[in-house]
Amino acid sequence: TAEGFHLRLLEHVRKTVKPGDASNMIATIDNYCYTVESGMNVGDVKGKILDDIVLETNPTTVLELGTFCGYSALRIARNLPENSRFFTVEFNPEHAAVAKEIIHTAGMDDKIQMLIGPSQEMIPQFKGMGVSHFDLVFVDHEKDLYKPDVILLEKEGLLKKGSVIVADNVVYPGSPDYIDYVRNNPKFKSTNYMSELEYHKDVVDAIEKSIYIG
Ligand SMILES: O=c1[nH]cnc2c(O)c(F)c(-c3ccc(F)cc3)c(-c3ccc(F)cc3)c12
Ligand SMILES: [Mg+2]
Repeated sequence: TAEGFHLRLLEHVRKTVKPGDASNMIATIDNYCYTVESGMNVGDVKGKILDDIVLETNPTTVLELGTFCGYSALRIARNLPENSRFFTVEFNPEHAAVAKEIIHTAGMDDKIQMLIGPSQEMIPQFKGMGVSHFDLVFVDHEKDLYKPDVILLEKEGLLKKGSVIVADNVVYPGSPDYIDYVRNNPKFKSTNYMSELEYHKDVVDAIEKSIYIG
């Protein structure tokens, strides 16, 4: 069952990866998901779209909502400039524990700061941690939290003119209230990138990029 995916993935990673190599870790996770069982990582196809948006944005302060096993955290961290700050939030402690080990094994501890707890409680703490705003936010957690969390980010003053919100799964499983909100809000300029569900060529999914114009 998908229930213990994160533990089975960790076992596989421990036996196969080359430590200290984030790209090898990413490839190992993708290979496991294509050949053994698929997990809810953003994957290689949508991951490439995420990579391109990160490289185009060149962000110095980044937030990820939904760490899961750390796959997208590695994809993002791999493309960040030296002096950047990257926070990833995970509410499930079992998933966070696996992500911590995967990030450590990939040698990316010093690039990624993981916070464990509900996003609604973590977001209000960033100002107190010296974060003025986020240049890029990757939203990839519970679909029903996309809209409230983006609203909270704005309320907390953590979005600045030009801040980029990248949302996964806007088609499958979908986050209709988020899409409706962000596309009909004059403060955002949104672009849809049609793609496919991770590890499932035959299922449509999409990434939505929304630039905050304030
Ligand atoms: O929960 C998620 N967070 C982030 N990204 C996700 C993602 O990229 C996914 F593709 C799925 C997904 C949904 C349906 C499915 F058939 C396969 C995978 C989920 C998800 C959603 C609800 C669930 F009950 C179980 C998994 C997530
Ligand atoms: Mg996702």
